[in-house]
Amino acid sequence: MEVSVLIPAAGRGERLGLGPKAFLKVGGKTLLEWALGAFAQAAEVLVALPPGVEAPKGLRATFLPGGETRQASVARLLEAANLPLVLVHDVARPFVSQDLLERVLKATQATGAAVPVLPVPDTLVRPEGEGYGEVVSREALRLVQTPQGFFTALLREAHAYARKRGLLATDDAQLVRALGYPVALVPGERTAFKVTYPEDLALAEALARVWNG
Ligand SMILES: Nc1ccn([C@@H]2O[C@H](COP(=O)(O)OP(=O)(O)OP(=O)(O)O)[C@@H](O)[C@H]2O)c(=O)n1
Ligand SMILES: C[C@](O)(CO)[C@H](O)COP(=O)(O)O
Repeated sequence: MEVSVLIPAAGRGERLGLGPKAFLKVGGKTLLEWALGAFAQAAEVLVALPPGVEAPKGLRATFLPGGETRQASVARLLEAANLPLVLVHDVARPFVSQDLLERVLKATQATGAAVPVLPVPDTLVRPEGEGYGEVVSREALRLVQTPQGFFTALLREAHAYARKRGLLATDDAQLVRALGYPVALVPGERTAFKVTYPEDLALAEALARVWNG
């Protein structure tokens, strides 16, 4: 796979409360090992770790110090990428199927920018103080996942634009859109959830027992 995989793994894992998530074990493997396993066919893998954290030995990846935000960590990885396509993937999403990866890659090759999304399964409400407020139409909304794919040159331009304008985004697709380029949507997968809260770890443990990608 002629693609640079960029794995931002420099977060503090504050909502989980167990330290940096890259080294958390699920089903006997760290989240970083799960992510690397999903991209085993990639020509290049770059990982951002919290500054000062020693790179693990024996893994097929290049390790760089991350930044203060996810966006800053991705920007550092992007500078080091050597291939014309990049896939940006949260280390906190251990379960990436090969089908999902191929869908994102194919749409990226065709359009320059593609992300996986899911429909919203629950009712969405804007609270009024402590009470139930206006319901927001879930039909019009999607949940955004990773891996997100881009032409490397396009994502570099988007990050440069964001730096110049002082934009701070929670994902990379937002920056490409802010630059004025379209981002294609492909179907995501519920199993590609982000390990964010303590309950997610139990789900990940259960899924790890049956996962074969
Ligand atoms: N300065 C940062 C912040 C986040 N990330 C990465 O961005 C991804 C999504 O972030 P999230 O799930 O929020 O992880 P954390 O930032 O670690 O969690 P929290 O927000 O609860 O502290 C993770 O893979 C995380 O490691 C990063 O590389 N550099
Ligand atoms: C990139 C992302 O996973 C897409 O849903 C998400 O925006 C990361 O957000 P976080 O607050 O850094 O977890």
